[in-house]
Amino acid sequence: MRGEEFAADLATSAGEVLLAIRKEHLAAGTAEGKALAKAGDRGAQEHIAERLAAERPDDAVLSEEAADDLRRLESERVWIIDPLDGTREYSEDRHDWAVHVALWERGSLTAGAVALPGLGTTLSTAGEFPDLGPPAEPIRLAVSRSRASDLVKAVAAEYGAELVPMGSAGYKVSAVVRGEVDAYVHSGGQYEWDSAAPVAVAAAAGLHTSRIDGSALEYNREDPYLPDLLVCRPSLAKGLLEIIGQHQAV
Ligand SMILES: Nc1ncnc2c1ncn2[C@@H]1O[C@H](COP(=O)(O)O)[C@@H](OP(=O)(O)O)[C@H]1O
Ligand SMILES: [Mg+2]
Repeated sequence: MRGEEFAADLATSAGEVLLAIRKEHLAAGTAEGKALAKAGDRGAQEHIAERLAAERPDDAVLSEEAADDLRRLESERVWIIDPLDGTREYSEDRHDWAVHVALWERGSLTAGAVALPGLGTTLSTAGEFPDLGPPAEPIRLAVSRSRASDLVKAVAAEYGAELVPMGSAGYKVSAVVRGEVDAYVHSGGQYEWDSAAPVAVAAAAGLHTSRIDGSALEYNREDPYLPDLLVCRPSLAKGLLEIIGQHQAV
């Protein structure tokens, strides 16, 4: 299997594992509190780690749910994984969560897949993407349900954008790819695994992807903290970056 096909297959199969775990917990009445979230994080991580070890044994891995093995910094191929993005939404029996599988090779993302099991689909860099037509008026801006930053709220107010709260970074980037919203602006904290696979897919779909100062997103750095992100229709990038810059300068 090529990298792109493998990424999509791996994300999809982890999504199936997660749906099965949730079904079991709901049927057994053990979905309350953090039990389901923990079981999901662990189950998806184990599934992905096992498949990577068996099918890509020579590659390094950076995963939210595993200890960081810094040999990845010397590796030419690194899988950047978030086994369950939107853990909170998953455990609340919502649909806005995702599985992220990205492949980084010698400095750039070369494959990526975002499984959206709540929608029964997986987006991948190998996929075909819909023609989105013009952005909505006012534009629709995806934001975190639980922790939208003051910067993002201020930018939305100034731009006159409609805020659309949803969980999971991967689900939000996918919402831009799918045309459910026009942009996703995030600031205040995130890690490489939250954005690598979604950004690979968004770039393959022809969307703008960058840090909120307009600089390039870089992956497989020693410190995987990557706190901000802009994914949007290309026609919106200049205006959004300008307004973000004005608010950051204050
Ligand atoms: N301020 C912050 N600091 C660290 N991580 C953040 C963050 N805001 C969002 N994230 C991460 O980004 C993902 C999407 O968050 P949100 O739904 O709030 O937009 C979540 O991933 P996980 O669910 O994998 O932990 C969350 O942990
Ligand atoms: Mg995450």
